[in-house]
Amino acid sequence: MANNGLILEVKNVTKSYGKKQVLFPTDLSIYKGECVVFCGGNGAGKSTLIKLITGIEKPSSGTIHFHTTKKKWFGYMPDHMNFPKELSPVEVLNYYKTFVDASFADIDAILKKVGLWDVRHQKIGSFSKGMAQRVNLAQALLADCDVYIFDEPTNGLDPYWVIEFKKIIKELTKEWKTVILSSHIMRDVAEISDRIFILFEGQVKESGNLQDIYAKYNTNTLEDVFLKLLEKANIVA
Ligand SMILES: Nc1ncnc2c1ncn2[C@@H]1O[C@H](COP(=O)(O)OP(=O)(O)OP(=O)(O)O)[C@@H](O)[C@H]1O
Repeated sequence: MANNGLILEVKNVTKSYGKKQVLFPTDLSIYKGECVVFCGGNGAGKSTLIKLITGIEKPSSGTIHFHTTKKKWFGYMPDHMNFPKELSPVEVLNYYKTFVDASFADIDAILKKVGLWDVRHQKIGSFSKGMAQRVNLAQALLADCDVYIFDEPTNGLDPYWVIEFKKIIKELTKEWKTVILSSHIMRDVAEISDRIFILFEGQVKESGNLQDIYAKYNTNTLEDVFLKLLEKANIVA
């Protein structure tokens, strides 16, 4: 396989807003078919890193390169999305369809997958937070891409939909798609990840396979790893 399956390279990337540096030099190599999770507390830099990867924000230095031949490089689910309240899920997806190679059958399949089939003609303004979040998920899944990027995807989802979301991730990686996601709710995503990057104050403080990280910190929860990293940084006693 070309590039040994390398699909995304982040090289020496930094980000500052004015004088405030929010991301310190970061290198990542992400491969085909893996699920990579960016974890960390509030303000750690997860969304910043995702915005840089998606091109929404420009890095202050460094380079980001996708190795994909697909027309659309990635599907993206932002951390929140304000869809026009008057539109229905079908109308939203028909709009997105104009930008990607998707069919009406694809739209139907995705609406069923995210559990919005029965309400596909209802106005999004009448939806709960979790239902609106599933419209957001649906638009990200619409394009056929090599990479899917989800920023805090489980926000607002109830336990049933967190489980369903994990199934969707598994299906994607089984199809050799790469999934990159961020979460501060570590338990949600730990078990589906192939590799985890733990960010702290704009730096990747730990990374690797979950079991290796657990072994290193002599624990079996990511929350515990996170607390130990905080202790190391003298944030808590
Ligand atoms: N547009 C901006 N201007 C100035 N500072 C910003 C901007 N966007 C983010 N920041 C700062 O960058 C830091 C990292 O923010 P980021 O949103 O990436 O964190 P996060 O890990 O996603 O946090 P959360 O879990 O709370 O969403 C924070 O200190 C934040 O205040």
